[in-house]
Amino acid sequence: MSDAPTSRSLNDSSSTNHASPAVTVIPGGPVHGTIRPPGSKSLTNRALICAAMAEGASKLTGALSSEDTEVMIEALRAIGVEINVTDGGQTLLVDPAMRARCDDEIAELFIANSGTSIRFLTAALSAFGGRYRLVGVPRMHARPIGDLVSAISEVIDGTINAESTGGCPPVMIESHGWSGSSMSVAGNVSSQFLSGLMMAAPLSLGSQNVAPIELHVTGELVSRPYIDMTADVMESFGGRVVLDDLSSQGKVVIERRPYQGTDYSIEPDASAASYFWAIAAITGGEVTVEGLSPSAMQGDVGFVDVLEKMGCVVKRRSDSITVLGQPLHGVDIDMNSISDTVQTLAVVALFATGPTRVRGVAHNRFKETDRIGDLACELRKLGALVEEHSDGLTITPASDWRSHAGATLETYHDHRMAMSLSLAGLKMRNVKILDPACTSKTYPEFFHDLETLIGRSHHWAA
Ligand SMILES: O=C(O)C1=C[C@@H](OP(=O)(O)O)[C@@H](O)[C@H](O)C1
Ligand SMILES: C=C(OP(=O)(O)O)C(=O)O
Repeated sequence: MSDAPTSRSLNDSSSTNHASPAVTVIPGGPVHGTIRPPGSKSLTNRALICAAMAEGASKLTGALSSEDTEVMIEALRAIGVEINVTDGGQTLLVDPAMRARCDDEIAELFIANSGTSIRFLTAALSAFGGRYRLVGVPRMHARPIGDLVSAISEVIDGTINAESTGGCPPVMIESHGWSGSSMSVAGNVSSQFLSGLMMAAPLSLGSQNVAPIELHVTGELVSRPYIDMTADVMESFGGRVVLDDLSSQGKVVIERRPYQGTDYSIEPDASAASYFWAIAAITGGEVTVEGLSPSAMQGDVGFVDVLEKMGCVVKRRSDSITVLGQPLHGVDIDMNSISDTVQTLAVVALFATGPTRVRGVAHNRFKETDRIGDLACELRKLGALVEEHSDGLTITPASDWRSHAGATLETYHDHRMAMSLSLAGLKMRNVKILDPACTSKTYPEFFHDLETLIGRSHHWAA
């Protein structure tokens, strides 16, 4: 792989990107390799909630160690849950024996910009009871949570309030648990609201009412695979969930029964895997991701189906998926169910013949950044013609990308901007990524693993 792409630096060769203001990936030839990404953020944070609220201890293996899981762990420790972190953060021993409501002092919980953490904890703590204020970084205070607060307001014995304009965090909770057993929740902004309420339902045991909790979904439900994931994790911890026709404003019925501690194994992160499958597509190489298969719990494994539609060859096995890059053509694709891979696809689209239309992802505007408008801005710096739509974007690659001078790209504190846009450097020269450390949200070692996969010693650009 003497002509393999790599990233370059003028200063240290540390294996972390915390010190570097920028990274440049240098173009090269086809990339061939195998990789196992770190544990799934979504599964880790679900398992932490269920384990923390269970009867009995749990052992979580294959867990993710990143900012999003660290803020979840610290919040659960604040209510007395003992969480012993070993094996570099991949093994979590959770003992809820000393768990206790924060009834006296208001517990201030810092959530950074972790959507799963703040949505799941808002629901769980409102059902569990106590006094909590959940705060984040400025962007978190502009990410919507009002629909979740409204749903909880229908059942809470106490008060809950989203303090920022437009129903955004900080969230203030003063609760004696849930007294009601039925609520409506909107599904069109984020599936995390429904997921959070589902996982919280068994915690409302304190109320006299032991009837099952009914969650009525209003509007279109986005990111549906995450709801199936939530039900699956809940049942692994002894929960009982019925999903009733969610395709048309259905409902979810959850039995009020305590979670039971258990040993729980977490699969690698499929959203992270998308970057490595994309490397094969972009460079015409062959990349295998281990630990994931078409039967994985994460919907984002479906990203390989999109690459297949663009012309790639995909080999699906019981414990790995391989992508072989082939000449690419643009596609028209609804990515509502795999919205975290839109940025990955957008970069692959830069090297396809013909335009790519991404639809069904209006909700991507509310994530770590506006993942339609800001993404379009950075793609245009790479010469692409990009049309923005209310629900997505159309990307027409530059015909002369091979002679493009390159660009310095903003990442907006969005880990997925940094990880996806860096892949453009595999084919285009002088693509510099600012603030690479922002990958620490879900993948602190991304650029180290990228270097390892593309085969050169590790360097960083000044
Ligand atoms: O439930 C989850 O674990 C997630 C749901 C998705 O959010 P939306 O439902 O807002 O699309 C996704 O973007 C996020 O990374 C993780
Ligand atoms: C949107 C994301 O995460 P969250 O909503 O949990 O902040 C993400 O990881 O792309």
